[in-house]
Amino acid sequence: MPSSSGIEDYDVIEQIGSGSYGTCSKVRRKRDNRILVWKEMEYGGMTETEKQMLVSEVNLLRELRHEHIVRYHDRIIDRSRYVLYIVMEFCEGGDLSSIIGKCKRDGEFVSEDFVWKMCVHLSSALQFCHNRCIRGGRSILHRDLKPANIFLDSEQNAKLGDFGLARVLNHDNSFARTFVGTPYYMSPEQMNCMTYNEKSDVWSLGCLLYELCSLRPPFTASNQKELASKICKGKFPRIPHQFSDDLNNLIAALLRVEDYKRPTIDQVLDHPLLIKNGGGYL
Ligand SMILES: CN(C)CCCNS(=O)(=O)c1cccc(Nc2nc(OCC3CCCCC3)c3[nH]cnc3n2)c1
Repeated sequence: MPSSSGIEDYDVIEQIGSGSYGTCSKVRRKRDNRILVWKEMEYGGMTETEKQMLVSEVNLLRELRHEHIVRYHDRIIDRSRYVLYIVMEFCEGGDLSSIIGKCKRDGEFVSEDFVWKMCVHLSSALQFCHNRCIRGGRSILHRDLKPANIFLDSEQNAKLGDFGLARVLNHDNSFARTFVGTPYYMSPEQMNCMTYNEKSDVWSLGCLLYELCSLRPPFTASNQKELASKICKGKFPRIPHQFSDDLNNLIAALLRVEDYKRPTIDQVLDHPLLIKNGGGYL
């Protein structure tokens, strides 16, 4: 039985940032000098039920082995400080939110080819999760697809990150706790208090690809009531004209208000526009 790791097995290099779960640091594993990250989560204030949820979410992370999902490596429990460390793959390219912010600052757009690449990679990751039920597991919904949860490796391959952490942290699932910040990517069915389903992840993918092109979400508002109204109407400006009609039309298909009119993630990956423009990344 391999001995479990401890924080003494790692050197902390620097803190990278913080998310809804706590802080994220770049670390070096002493036994092989491998560069990884760990995310610290304080569990001292959690109920037994919430701790059980955390355990099951972390066990789920161990099973998510896919080239476009951030790889889980280890977990360390510091019982003296009630802190859980989740050790994961380090993504040298940073997160998409930072890339979008840089484009806005520099007055630039990402390339169309990069958007198609992101579309193929993220659709592949979602397909792996949505179709887990076929492989004898249970279907997993990301529930928190957004630029800050998408990371890039050194070759600009997309890695879907922070699975489940959002759900664990929003353990009471109340609207107020569910979304820290403005729910720009919330789907019409969620706005209507209906069940979050696979098509809700497809909607979020559409919002993310739209924002990657336009450097702003498809639906913006000065308050949540106005935002809900715009999302449920489903009207949004075309992506900037340097992007093709093919890309605009695919994103529009993902952003259909009625979830049954949106493609499944399998249909996205089989979509003629994706095969024509992003086939090289399939
Ligand atoms: C080419 N350059 C411009 C890129 C600069 C790139 N700078 S950088 O300093 O290394 C850098 C910057 C940010 C991220 C990463 N890599 C990373 N970050 C994670 O979470 C941190 C994130 C920080 C913001 C809030 C949400 C969580 C991860 N979680 C799993 N794996 C992860 N890998 C690297």
